[in-house]
Amino acid sequence: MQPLLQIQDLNLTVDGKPLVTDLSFSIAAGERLGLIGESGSGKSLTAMAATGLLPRAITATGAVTLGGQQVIGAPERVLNGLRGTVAAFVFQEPLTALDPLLRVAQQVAEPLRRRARRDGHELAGSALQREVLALLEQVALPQPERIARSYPNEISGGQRQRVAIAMALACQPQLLIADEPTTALDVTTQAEILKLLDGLVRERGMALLFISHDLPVVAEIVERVVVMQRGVAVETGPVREVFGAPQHDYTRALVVAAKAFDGALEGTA
Ligand SMILES: Nc1ncnc2c1ncn2[C@@H]1O[C@H](COP(=O)(O)OP(=O)(O)OP(=O)(O)O)[C@@H](O)[C@H]1O
Repeated sequence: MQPLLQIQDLNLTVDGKPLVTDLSFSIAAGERLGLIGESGSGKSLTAMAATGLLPRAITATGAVTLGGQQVIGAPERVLNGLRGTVAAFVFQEPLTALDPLLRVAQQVAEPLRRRARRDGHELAGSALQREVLALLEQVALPQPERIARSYPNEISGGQRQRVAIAMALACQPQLLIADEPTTALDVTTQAEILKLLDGLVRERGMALLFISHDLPVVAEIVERVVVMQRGVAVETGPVREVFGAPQHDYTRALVVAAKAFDGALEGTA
């Protein structure tokens, strides 16, 4: 069976300068893959290339297939059909996904309405309202009625990220792309959001592309990892193997740093 996302020999450049070089990996339906690497290693650009969202200045070569559709060079009409239906994003900063001038209910309603239309029926009025509240409950938001009436600046950062996750889920995508979804949050909220994402992805059998520079976070949520350094995949494989017996110096350094952090925490306990 063809993978849900297949990236083959992807090269990304800006003014001839390489940003991502000869990158290949794939994600099967229902599989959870982590893309890990230091800041600037090309993780976000790779996710953008996967969905045809690359900035204009960046040139892409190679093959990217999402849901059986070639992405590089595809017309916007085709790409719009893939976004939401096949893949949806959760970004680091929830305000990226949210319009500050619209109440939460209106924002969550939009992808729900679009999905209903895609499935051949109209969703409006009280039926739509019920679905909005049901979705807010699924992402474990307290007092969903109040949150639904609120503007983004009236709720907390963690609650905003839950709303952004609800909006991504509203489309019922086959692949969820989460780009550093917990980085902007405090440690307790990070853990809660991670647990929520983990549960939702498993429950729904969704595939996940999880981007992070944080090794322990990635190890908790994915089955397989691709380790990137300066635009190159230096190591790839099942989480346990890659982190248990890292082959590349960079991966080794990541593992040592994570263990040192754990050790420091134990020392303070
Ligand atoms: N629009 C752009 N024009 C030119 N260069 C860019 C553009 N966007 C990103 N880059 C460069 O491409 C490289 C990879 O960026 P990318 O955002 O993919 O890194 P990342 O691994 O996701 O980093 P972070 O963890 O900090 O988000 C960086 O050197 C960045 O400066």
